[in-house]
Amino acid sequence: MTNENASGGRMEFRTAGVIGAGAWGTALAQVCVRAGLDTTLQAREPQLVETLRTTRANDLYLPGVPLAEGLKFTADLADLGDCDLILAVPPAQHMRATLTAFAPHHRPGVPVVLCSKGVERGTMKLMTEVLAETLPDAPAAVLSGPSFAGEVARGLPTAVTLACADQALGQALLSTLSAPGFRPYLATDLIGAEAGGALKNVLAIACGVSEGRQLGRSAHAALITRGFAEMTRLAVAMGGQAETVAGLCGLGDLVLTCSSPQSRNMSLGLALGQGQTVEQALAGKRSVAEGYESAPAVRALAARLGVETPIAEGIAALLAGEITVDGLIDGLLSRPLKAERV
Ligand SMILES: NC(=O)C1=CN([C@@H]2O[C@H](COP(=O)(O)OP(=O)(O)OC[C@H]3O[C@@H](n4cnc5c(N)ncnc54)[C@H](OP(=O)(O)O)[C@@H]3O)[C@@H](O)[C@H]2O)C=CC1
Ligand SMILES: O=C(CO)COP(=O)(O)O
Repeated sequence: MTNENASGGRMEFRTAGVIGAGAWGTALAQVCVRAGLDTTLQAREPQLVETLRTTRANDLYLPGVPLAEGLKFTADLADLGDCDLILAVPPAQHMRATLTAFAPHHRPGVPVVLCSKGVERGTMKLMTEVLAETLPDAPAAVLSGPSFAGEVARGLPTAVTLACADQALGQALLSTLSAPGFRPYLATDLIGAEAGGALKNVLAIACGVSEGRQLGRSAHAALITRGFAEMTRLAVAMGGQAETVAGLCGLGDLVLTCSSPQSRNMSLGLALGQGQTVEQALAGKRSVAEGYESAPAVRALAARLGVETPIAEGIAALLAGEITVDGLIDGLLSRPLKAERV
Protein backbone atom coordinates (compact mmCIF):
# COMPACT_ATOMS: atom_id res chain seq x y z
CA MET A 1 0.00 0.00 0.00
CA THR A 2 1.41 3.42 -1.00
CA ASN A 3 0.47 6.81 0.49
CA GLU A 4 2.08 10.20 0.78
CA ASN A 5 3.19 11.77 4.05
CA ALA A 6 3.02 15.46 4.98
CA SER A 7 6.31 16.26 3.23
CA GLY A 8 5.21 14.52 0.06
CA GLY A 9 7.27 11.37 0.72
CA ARG A 10 5.75 8.05 -0.28
CA MET A 11 4.84 5.63 2.46
CA GLU A 12 4.85 2.04 1.36
CA PHE A 13 4.09 -0.84 3.64
CA ARG A 14 4.67 -4.25 2.17
CA THR A 15 6.03 -6.17 5.16
CA ALA A 16 4.73 -6.34 8.72
CA GLY A 17 6.34 -7.68 11.88
CA VAL A 18 4.06 -8.62 14.75
CA ILE A 19 5.75 -8.79 18.16
CA GLY A 20 4.01 -11.18 20.56
CA ALA A 21 2.29 -14.43 19.61
CA GLY A 22 -0.45 -14.44 22.22
CA ALA A 23 -4.06 -14.57 21.08
CA TRP A 24 -4.17 -10.95 19.88
CA GLY A 25 -0.78 -10.90 18.15
CA THR A 26 -1.70 -14.09 16.32
CA ALA A 27 -5.10 -12.71 15.29
CA LEU A 28 -3.54 -9.46 14.06
CA ALA A 29 -0.94 -11.39 12.10
CA GLN A 30 -3.84 -13.13 10.35
CA VAL A 31 -5.34 -9.71 9.58
CA CYS A 32 -2.02 -8.49 8.15
CA VAL A 33 -1.83 -11.48 5.82
CA ARG A 34 -5.43 -10.89 4.72
CA ALA A 35 -4.52 -7.26 4.11
CA GLY A 36 -1.86 -8.44 1.68
CA LEU A 37 1.19 -7.81 3.84
CA ASP A 38 4.15 -10.14 3.91
CA THR A 39 3.90 -10.90 7.64
CA THR A 40 6.20 -12.37 10.29
CA LEU A 41 4.90 -13.20 13.77
CA GLN A 42 7.44 -13.22 16.60
CA ALA A 43 7.03 -15.50 19.63
CA ARG A 44 9.48 -15.54 22.52
CA GLU A 45 9.81 -19.30 22.79
CA PRO A 46 11.62 -21.13 19.97
CA GLN A 47 9.52 -24.17 20.87
CA LEU A 48 6.28 -22.27 20.21
CA VAL A 49 7.73 -21.02 16.91
CA GLU A 50 8.47 -24.62 15.92
CA THR A 51 4.91 -25.65 16.82
CA LEU A 52 3.45 -22.72 14.88
CA ARG A 53 5.51 -23.67 11.84
CA THR A 54 4.71 -27.36 11.91
CA THR A 55 1.05 -27.33 13.01
CA ARG A 56 0.03 -24.00 11.40
CA ALA A 57 -1.97 -23.34 14.57
CA ASN A 58 -1.46 -21.57 17.90
CA ASP A 59 -3.19 -24.04 20.19
CA LEU A 60 -1.57 -22.45 23.25
CA TYR A 61 -3.26 -19.06 22.88
CA LEU A 62 -5.73 -19.27 20.00
CA PRO A 63 -6.94 -22.85 19.71
CA GLY A 64 -8.99 -24.05 16.78
CA VAL A 65 -7.92 -21.41 14.28
CA PRO A 66 -5.93 -22.52 11.22
CA LEU A 67 -3.21 -19.96 10.57
CA ALA A 68 -3.10 -18.11 7.28
CA GLU A 69 -1.02 -19.54 4.49
CA GLY A 70 2.10 -17.47 4.02
CA LEU A 71 2.33 -16.28 7.63
CA LYS A 72 5.95 -16.61 8.80
CA PHE A 73 7.23 -17.16 12.33
CA THR A 74 10.38 -16.33 14.25
CA ALA A 75 11.69 -16.23 17.80
CA ASP A 76 14.33 -13.65 16.87
CA LEU A 77 13.39 -9.97 17.02
CA ALA A 78 16.26 -9.25 14.62
CA ASP A 79 14.19 -10.94 11.88
CA LEU A 80 11.71 -8.04 12.11
CA GLY A 81 14.43 -5.45 11.50
CA ASP A 82 13.64 -5.18 7.78
CA CYS A 83 9.86 -4.85 8.21
CA ASP A 84 8.14 -1.67 6.99
CA LEU A 85 5.69 -1.73 9.86
CA ILE A 86 5.69 -3.15 13.39
CA LEU A 87 2.69 -4.17 15.46
CA ALA A 88 3.60 -4.42 19.16
CA VAL A 89 1.33 -6.84 21.04
CA PRO A 90 2.96 -8.05 24.27
CA PRO A 91 1.05 -7.67 27.56
CA ALA A 92 1.24 -4.01 28.62
CA GLN A 93 3.47 -4.71 31.61
CA HIS A 94 6.07 -6.26 29.28
CA MET A 95 5.91 -3.56 26.59
CA ARG A 96 8.97 -1.68 27.88
CA ALA A 97 11.21 -4.76 28.05
CA THR A 98 9.94 -5.98 24.68
CA LEU A 99 10.55 -2.67 22.87
CA THR A 100 13.92 -2.28 24.57
CA ALA A 101 14.91 -5.69 23.23
CA PHE A 102 13.67 -4.71 19.76
CA ALA A 103 15.40 -1.28 19.79
CA PRO A 104 18.73 -2.42 18.24
CA HIS A 105 16.79 -3.82 15.26
CA HIS A 106 14.39 -0.92 14.71
CA ARG A 107 15.03 1.31 11.72
CA PRO A 108 14.29 5.02 12.43
CA GLY A 109 11.00 6.06 10.88
CA VAL A 110 9.43 2.59 10.86
CA PRO A 111 6.03 3.06 12.53
CA VAL A 112 5.03 1.03 15.56
CA VAL A 113 1.34 0.28 16.04
CA LEU A 114 0.67 -0.31 19.74
CA CYS A 115 -2.04 -2.95 20.15
CA SER A 116 -1.83 -3.70 23.90
CA LYS A 117 -4.24 -2.27 26.46
CA GLY A 118 -2.94 -1.13 29.80
CA VAL A 119 -1.09 1.34 31.98
CA GLU A 120 2.43 0.56 33.16
CA ARG A 121 2.58 -0.22 36.85
CA GLY A 122 4.94 1.94 38.88
CA THR A 123 5.36 4.66 36.24
CA MET A 124 1.60 5.05 35.45
CA LYS A 125 2.64 5.52 31.82
CA LEU A 126 0.64 4.76 28.70
CA MET A 127 2.11 2.56 25.97
CA THR A 128 2.79 5.59 23.73
CA GLU A 129 4.95 7.05 26.52
CA VAL A 130 6.78 3.75 26.88
CA LEU A 131 7.34 3.71 23.10
CA ALA A 132 8.66 7.29 23.11
CA GLU A 133 11.19 6.35 25.78
CA THR A 134 12.34 3.10 24.20
CA LEU A 135 12.11 3.80 20.44
CA PRO A 136 12.18 7.61 20.15
CA ASP A 137 12.51 7.40 16.34
CA ALA A 138 9.33 5.39 15.88
CA PRO A 139 6.16 7.14 14.69
CA ALA A 140 3.38 5.85 16.95
CA ALA A 141 -0.13 4.61 16.30
CA VAL A 142 -2.63 2.92 18.59
CA LEU A 143 -4.99 0.18 17.47
CA SER A 144 -7.78 -0.50 19.95
CA GLY A 145 -11.45 -1.41 20.00
CA PRO A 146 -13.99 -4.19 20.52
CA SER A 147 -12.21 -7.21 19.10
CA PHE A 148 -12.05 -10.69 20.56
CA ALA A 149 -8.97 -12.36 19.10
CA GLY A 150 -10.78 -15.60 18.23
CA GLU A 151 -13.43 -13.76 16.24
CA VAL A 152 -10.92 -11.55 14.43
CA ALA A 153 -8.69 -14.52 13.61
CA ARG A 154 -11.69 -16.30 12.05
CA GLY A 155 -12.44 -13.24 9.91
CA LEU A 156 -15.70 -12.26 11.64
CA PRO A 157 -16.62 -8.59 11.07
CA THR A 158 -14.77 -6.25 13.42
CA ALA A 159 -14.34 -2.47 13.63
CA VAL A 160 -11.60 -0.77 15.65
CA THR A 161 -10.06 2.66 16.21
CA LEU A 162 -6.67 3.39 14.69
CA ALA A 163 -5.25 6.52 16.29
CA CYS A 164 -2.28 8.35 14.84
CA ALA A 165 -1.26 11.97 15.40
CA ASP A 166 0.20 12.24 11.87
CA GLN A 167 -2.88 12.31 9.62
CA ALA A 168 -1.04 11.17 6.50
CA LEU A 169 0.58 8.25 8.26
CA GLY A 170 -2.73 7.41 9.92
CA GLN A 171 -4.43 7.36 6.52
CA ALA A 172 -1.70 5.12 5.14
CA LEU A 173 -1.97 2.74 8.09
CA LEU A 174 -5.75 2.72 7.78
CA SER A 175 -5.67 1.51 4.22
CA THR A 176 -2.75 -0.83 4.91
CA LEU A 177 -4.37 -2.60 7.84
CA SER A 178 -7.94 -2.78 6.57
CA ALA A 179 -8.78 -6.28 5.41
CA PRO A 180 -11.87 -8.31 4.58
CA GLY A 181 -13.85 -8.34 7.84
CA PHE A 182 -11.49 -5.88 9.57
CA ARG A 183 -12.44 -2.22 9.44
CA PRO A 184 -10.31 0.38 11.25
CA TYR A 185 -11.62 3.93 11.78
CA LEU A 186 -9.13 6.80 11.92
CA ALA A 187 -8.61 9.03 14.98
CA THR A 188 -5.84 11.43 15.96
CA ASP A 189 -6.21 11.23 19.75
CA LEU A 190 -3.82 8.56 20.99
CA ILE A 191 -4.35 9.31 24.69
CA GLY A 192 -8.11 8.89 24.43
CA ALA A 193 -7.71 5.63 22.53
CA GLU A 194 -5.25 4.27 25.09
CA ALA A 195 -7.22 5.43 28.13
CA GLY A 196 -10.38 3.74 26.82
CA GLY A 197 -8.65 0.41 26.25
CA ALA A 198 -6.88 0.43 29.60
CA LEU A 199 -9.85 1.40 31.73
CA LYS A 200 -12.43 -0.88 30.11
CA ASN A 201 -10.48 -3.91 31.31
CA VAL A 202 -10.78 -2.81 34.94
CA LEU A 203 -14.45 -1.95 34.51
CA ALA A 204 -15.14 -5.35 32.90
CA ILE A 205 -13.99 -6.99 36.12
CA ALA A 206 -16.72 -5.04 37.92
CA CYS A 207 -19.33 -6.25 35.42
CA GLY A 208 -18.10 -9.80 35.96
CA VAL A 209 -18.47 -9.43 39.72
CA SER A 210 -22.03 -8.18 39.21
CA GLU A 211 -22.77 -11.14 36.93
CA GLY A 212 -21.20 -13.60 39.38
CA ARG A 213 -23.34 -12.21 42.19
CA GLN A 214 -26.41 -12.32 39.93
CA LEU A 215 -27.13 -8.65 40.53
CA GLY A 216 -29.22 -8.46 37.36
CA ARG A 217 -29.30 -6.68 34.01
CA SER A 218 -30.14 -3.30 35.57
CA ALA A 219 -26.96 -3.32 37.66
CA HIS A 220 -25.02 -4.41 34.57
CA ALA A 221 -26.33 -1.45 32.55
CA ALA A 222 -25.66 0.94 35.43
CA LEU A 223 -22.06 -0.28 35.72
CA ILE A 224 -21.43 0.17 32.00
CA THR A 225 -22.95 3.66 31.99
CA ARG A 226 -21.28 4.95 35.14
CA GLY A 227 -18.08 3.14 34.14
CA PHE A 228 -18.18 5.03 30.86
CA ALA A 229 -18.48 8.29 32.83
CA GLU A 230 -15.33 7.32 34.78
CA MET A 231 -13.53 6.45 31.56
CA THR A 232 -14.45 9.79 30.00
CA ARG A 233 -13.39 11.80 33.09
CA LEU A 234 -10.06 10.04 33.32
CA ALA A 235 -9.32 10.23 29.59
CA VAL A 236 -10.04 13.97 29.52
CA ALA A 237 -7.91 14.59 32.63
CA MET A 238 -5.07 12.70 30.92
CA GLY A 239 -5.33 14.96 27.88
CA GLY A 240 -7.59 12.83 25.69
CA GLN A 241 -10.91 13.78 24.12
CA ALA A 242 -14.37 12.73 25.24
CA GLU A 243 -15.30 12.16 21.60
CA THR A 244 -12.61 9.51 21.23
CA VAL A 245 -13.77 7.42 24.19
CA ALA A 246 -17.33 7.63 22.88
CA GLY A 247 -16.07 5.57 19.93
CA LEU A 248 -14.98 1.99 19.34
CA CYS A 249 -11.85 2.19 21.52
CA GLY A 250 -13.84 3.33 24.56
CA LEU A 251 -17.56 2.74 24.75
CA GLY A 252 -17.44 0.07 22.05
CA ASP A 253 -14.81 -1.98 23.84
CA LEU A 254 -16.44 -1.42 27.22
CA VAL A 255 -19.73 -2.84 25.95
CA LEU A 256 -18.02 -5.87 24.40
CA THR A 257 -15.77 -6.68 27.31
CA CYS A 258 -18.50 -6.22 29.91
CA SER A 259 -20.94 -8.45 28.05
CA SER A 260 -19.23 -11.73 27.34
CA PRO A 261 -17.48 -14.39 29.41
CA GLN A 262 -15.15 -14.67 26.39
CA SER A 263 -13.46 -11.69 28.06
CA ARG A 264 -10.65 -12.73 30.42
CA ASN A 265 -11.32 -9.63 32.51
CA MET A 266 -15.02 -10.23 32.84
CA SER A 267 -14.36 -13.92 33.62
CA LEU A 268 -12.00 -12.89 36.41
CA GLY A 269 -14.74 -10.72 37.91
CA LEU A 270 -17.27 -13.52 37.42
CA ALA A 271 -15.10 -15.90 39.44
CA LEU A 272 -14.64 -13.30 42.20
CA GLY A 273 -18.39 -12.65 42.27
CA GLN A 274 -18.99 -16.38 42.61
CA GLY A 275 -16.80 -16.47 45.70
CA GLN A 276 -13.34 -17.37 44.45
CA THR A 277 -10.29 -15.56 45.81
CA VAL A 278 -8.09 -13.59 43.41
CA GLU A 279 -5.45 -16.31 43.68
CA GLN A 280 -7.98 -19.05 42.86
CA ALA A 281 -9.42 -17.06 39.97
CA LEU A 282 -5.98 -16.51 38.40
CA ALA A 283 -4.47 -19.92 39.19
CA GLY A 284 -3.14 -21.84 36.19
CA LYS A 285 -4.04 -19.06 33.73
CA ARG A 286 -1.53 -18.48 30.94
CA SER A 287 -3.61 -15.68 29.41
CA VAL A 288 -3.29 -12.12 30.57
CA ALA A 289 -6.11 -10.28 32.39
CA GLU A 290 -4.95 -6.72 31.77
CA GLY A 291 -7.50 -5.21 34.15
CA TYR A 292 -5.86 -7.06 37.03
CA GLU A 293 -2.41 -5.93 35.89
CA SER A 294 -3.36 -2.28 35.31
CA ALA A 295 -5.76 -1.68 38.21
CA PRO A 296 -3.11 -0.35 40.64
CA ALA A 297 -1.72 2.00 37.97
CA VAL A 298 -5.19 3.23 36.97
CA ARG A 299 -5.95 3.85 40.63
CA ALA A 300 -2.71 5.77 41.18
CA LEU A 301 -3.20 7.77 38.00
CA ALA A 302 -6.77 8.76 38.95
CA ALA A 303 -5.56 9.82 42.40
CA ARG A 304 -2.72 11.87 40.93
CA LEU A 305 -5.08 13.61 38.52
CA GLY A 306 -7.78 14.09 41.17
CA VAL A 307 -10.37 12.16 39.13
CA GLU A 308 -13.16 10.24 40.86
CA THR A 309 -13.30 6.68 39.56
CA PRO A 310 -15.29 4.80 42.22
CA ILE A 311 -15.83 1.61 40.21
CA ALA A 312 -12.21 1.29 39.10
CA GLU A 313 -11.05 2.29 42.58
CA GLY A 314 -13.32 -0.35 44.13
CA ILE A 315 -11.97 -3.04 41.80
CA ALA A 316 -8.37 -2.05 42.58
CA ALA A 317 -9.17 -2.34 46.29
CA LEU A 318 -10.90 -5.71 45.79
CA LEU A 319 -7.95 -7.10 43.81
CA ALA A 320 -5.53 -5.82 46.46
CA GLY A 321 -7.50 -7.64 49.18
CA GLU A 322 -8.47 -4.39 50.89
CA ILE A 323 -12.24 -4.98 50.61
CA THR A 324 -14.58 -7.90 49.97
CA VAL A 325 -17.10 -8.28 47.16
CA ASP A 326 -19.85 -7.27 49.62
CA GLY A 327 -17.77 -4.26 50.64
CA LEU A 328 -17.36 -3.30 46.97
CA ILE A 329 -21.10 -3.48 46.28
CA ASP A 330 -22.06 -1.68 49.50
CA GLY A 331 -19.43 0.98 48.87
CA LEU A 332 -20.77 1.76 45.38
CA LEU A 333 -24.41 1.79 46.44
CA SER A 334 -23.92 3.97 49.50
CA ARG A 335 -22.11 6.82 47.79
CA PRO A 336 -23.75 10.24 48.26
CA LEU A 337 -26.61 10.93 45.84
CA LYS A 338 -25.68 13.45 43.20
CA ALA A 339 -26.55 14.93 39.83
CA GLU A 340 -26.00 12.63 36.88
CA ARG A 341 -23.10 13.94 34.85
CA VAL A 342 -19.85 12.76 33.41
N1 LIG B 1 -7.02 -11.43 23.31
C1 LIG B 1 -7.77 -10.48 22.83
O1 LIG B 1 -8.92 -10.73 22.39
C2 LIG B 1 -7.27 -9.08 22.77
C3 LIG B 1 -6.13 -8.69 23.46
N2 LIG B 1 -5.70 -7.41 23.41
C4 LIG B 1 -4.51 -6.98 24.13
O2 LIG B 1 -3.36 -7.60 23.56
C5 LIG B 1 -2.33 -7.72 24.56
C6 LIG B 1 -1.77 -9.12 24.52
O3 LIG B 1 -2.81 -9.98 24.92
P1 LIG B 1 -3.05 -11.43 24.31
O4 LIG B 1 -2.42 -11.57 22.97
O5 LIG B 1 -4.48 -11.71 24.44
O6 LIG B 1 -2.19 -12.31 25.32
P2 LIG B 1 -2.41 -13.84 25.73
O7 LIG B 1 -3.02 -13.87 27.06
O8 LIG B 1 -3.09 -14.57 24.63
O9 LIG B 1 -0.93 -14.38 25.80
C7 LIG B 1 -0.03 -13.89 26.74
C8 LIG B 1 1.15 -13.37 25.97
O10 LIG B 1 2.02 -12.73 26.86
C9 LIG B 1 3.34 -13.10 26.54
N3 LIG B 1 4.23 -12.92 27.65
C10 LIG B 1 4.20 -13.50 28.86
N4 LIG B 1 5.23 -13.07 29.61
C11 LIG B 1 5.92 -12.19 28.83
C12 LIG B 1 7.09 -11.42 29.02
N5 LIG B 1 7.76 -11.45 30.17
N6 LIG B 1 7.52 -10.64 28.01
C13 LIG B 1 6.85 -10.58 26.84
N7 LIG B 1 5.74 -11.30 26.60
C14 LIG B 1 5.29 -12.10 27.59
C15 LIG B 1 3.20 -14.55 26.15
O11 LIG B 1 4.34 -14.97 25.47
P3 LIG B 1 5.07 -16.36 25.89
O12 LIG B 1 4.20 -17.47 25.38
O13 LIG B 1 6.38 -16.26 25.20
O14 LIG B 1 5.18 -16.35 27.41
C16 LIG B 1 1.97 -14.45 25.26
O15 LIG B 1 2.30 -14.02 23.98
C17 LIG B 1 -2.99 -7.32 25.89
O16 LIG B 1 -2.62 -6.02 26.21
C18 LIG B 1 -4.48 -7.39 25.60
O17 LIG B 1 -5.24 -6.48 26.36
C19 LIG B 1 -6.36 -6.48 22.67
C20 LIG B 1 -7.48 -6.81 21.96
C21 LIG B 1 -8.02 -8.14 21.96
O1 LIG C 1 -9.67 -6.39 24.61
C1 LIG C 1 -10.42 -7.30 24.36
C2 LIG C 1 -11.57 -7.16 23.47
O2 LIG C 1 -11.59 -5.94 22.80
C3 LIG C 1 -10.21 -8.62 24.99
O3 LIG C 1 -10.77 -8.58 26.24
P1 LIG C 1 -10.17 -9.49 27.41
O4 LIG C 1 -8.72 -9.15 27.51
O5 LIG C 1 -10.96 -9.12 28.60
O6 LIG C 1 -10.38 -10.92 26.98
